[in-house]
Amino acid sequence: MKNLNEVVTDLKIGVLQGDLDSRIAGIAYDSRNVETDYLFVCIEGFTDDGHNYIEEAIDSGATALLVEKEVEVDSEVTVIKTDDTRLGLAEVSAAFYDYPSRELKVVGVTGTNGKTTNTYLIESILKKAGYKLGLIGTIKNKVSDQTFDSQRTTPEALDINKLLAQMIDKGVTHVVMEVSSHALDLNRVAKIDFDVAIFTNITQDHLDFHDSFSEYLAAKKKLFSSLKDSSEKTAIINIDDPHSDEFLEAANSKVLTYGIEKDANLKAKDITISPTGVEFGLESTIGEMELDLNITGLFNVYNTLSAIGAGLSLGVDLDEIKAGLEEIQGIAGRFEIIEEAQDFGVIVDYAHTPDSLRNILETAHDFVEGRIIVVFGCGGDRDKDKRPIMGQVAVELGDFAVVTSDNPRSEEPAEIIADIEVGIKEKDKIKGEDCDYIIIEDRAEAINYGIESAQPDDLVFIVGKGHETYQTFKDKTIPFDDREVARRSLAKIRGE
Ligand SMILES: CC(=O)N[C@H]1[C@@H](OP(=O)(O)OP(=O)(O)OC[C@H]2O[C@@H](n3ccc(=O)[nH]c3=O)[C@H](O)[C@@H]2O)O[C@H](CO)[C@@H](O)[C@@H]1O[C@H](C)C(=O)N[C@@H](C)C(=O)N[C@H](CCC(=O)O)C(=O)O
Ligand SMILES: Nc1ncnc2c1ncn2[C@@H]1O[C@H](COP(=O)(O)OP(=O)(O)OP(=O)(O)O)[C@@H](O)[C@H]1O
Ligand SMILES: N[C@H](CCC[C@H](N)C(=O)O)C(=O)O
Ligand SMILES: [Mg+2]
Repeated sequence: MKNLNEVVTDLKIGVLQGDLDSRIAGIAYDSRNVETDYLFVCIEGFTDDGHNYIEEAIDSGATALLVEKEVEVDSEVTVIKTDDTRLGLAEVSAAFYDYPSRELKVVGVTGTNGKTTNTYLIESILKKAGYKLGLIGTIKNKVSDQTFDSQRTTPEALDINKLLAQMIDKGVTHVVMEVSSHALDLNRVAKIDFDVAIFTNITQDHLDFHDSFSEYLAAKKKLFSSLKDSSEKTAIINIDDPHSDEFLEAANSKVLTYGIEKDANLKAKDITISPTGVEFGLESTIGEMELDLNITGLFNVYNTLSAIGAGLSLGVDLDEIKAGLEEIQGIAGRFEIIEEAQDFGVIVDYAHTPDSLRNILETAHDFVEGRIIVVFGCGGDRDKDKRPIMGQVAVELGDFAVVTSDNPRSEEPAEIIADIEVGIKEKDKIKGEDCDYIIIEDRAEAINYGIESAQPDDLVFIVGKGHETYQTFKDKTIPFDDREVARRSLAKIRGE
């Protein structure tokens, strides 16, 4: 329980009716979660408007409302108005839970690709150093040893603060979290006090949500300009990214740069990549070390460098960082090798942007002797511009593409596939010959086809869904796991 006036201290508000001297038992931004004596925060969303659910909220026990529009309600309910209730939600949530991020060391990771991977690498480093950890991200949310399903990459402000408060109760001291551009734009992390901010890279994605690439970039930069107390906080920036200058400029703190090509505070050299891992040497002002990791690809060298930067910023020494990183056996659905004693390779990966698709296919080229068969699709209700580009990349760097569905959501799968095909046809024109591909809308059948057509030494690359365990259509969500489907196909060709 808290007094209303304690949770609105940081907010620019007007009290439309009632007073702030009443107790609230909790906060909800969804009327379906309101309980007795709750503050209901009304958000005007993209598809719906929380202001339309005030009656339901009051029936469920709301005694106070935070609104951004004029509303008419029962006089016993306190009504507070602010300009932006998304920002309001961030402020009241942080205050209600006693600003938990201030009590914790918080690492935020942003960038188009590599956020989840970074959080798992950093988790391993910090665990090795003996800290109790919390993790917030795409695959799972973790409070020390407890894990919770994750609905999104970065939860709403209320849910973040609730998780952080639970972490403090469980003795957690360090938190690693993914920070999506949606979260930055929608103020989900507005009141989170980050100690370390990592920039992985920025390439095309989410142009369905952000109006332009420069708006997408501006959202990502917010994480760096929000770092306060500059001497205590560190921004860790990929110097090889074409947009690194903008992040350096935005950073309001100490900076550690990392890279492979340009001069950097943390630089990788002598890189050797194999299908199951990567070895490289670290050169830095802090010291040098050799690393032998069980994750592969040049992109994972970048992820490792930024994770090393986070470890160093939090006072972990190089030996512990090395031990933490070398313990990692892989990350679910990221370059996950499916090994059932077949004489060709099968890998499941989460590449769902043109850049990540290009990276993993280039990595595969380093060690695949046969053909690369790419099974992929693009998500519905997401950036449409990336579809033809992913189509082009798949046939440019793959030898054969099986174009299929990847969470069509409210869209028609065939229409998404047609958008991908535009890029493939474009590639035909550039190459002056027809690229090799087939369309199989049903993803399980597509995976079967890819596996059945593989010859010895080929690689079947099943990409886009990684760790996901579902496939979402207009009218239903069905259980679906690329790794299980691939294993079933392999059993089938063994005659089981
Ligand atoms: C674009 C986006 O992020 N949308 C999120 C946003 O939706 P919205 O603001 O449009 O909400 P809305 O559905 O219009 O509803 C408005 C308000 O009415 C409330 N409501 C609604 C119905 C009702 O009965 N009662 C009620 O109170 C809702 O709770 C909400 O507060 O707020 C909703 C409530 O929290 C989220 O569920 C929804 O996420 C949708 C499902 C989503 O798909 N988000 C994705 C795009 C996303 O956030 N992705 C990023 C990046 C992914 C990555 O690349 O890593 C992420 O961080 O996961
Ligand atoms: N640093 C990187 N640069 C480019 N591609 C990467 C990088 N790290 C990982 N990838 C590729 O991107 C895919 C997604 O990686 P990861 O899950 O770590 O990214 P993410 O940023 O968390 O994605 P999401 O936005 O969906 O949460 C991987 O499966 C791999 O193909
Ligand atoms: N976090 C990303 C994941 C995309 C994964 C892909 N499988 C899809 O469903 O589009 C998003 O929500 O855009
Ligand atoms: Mg992620």
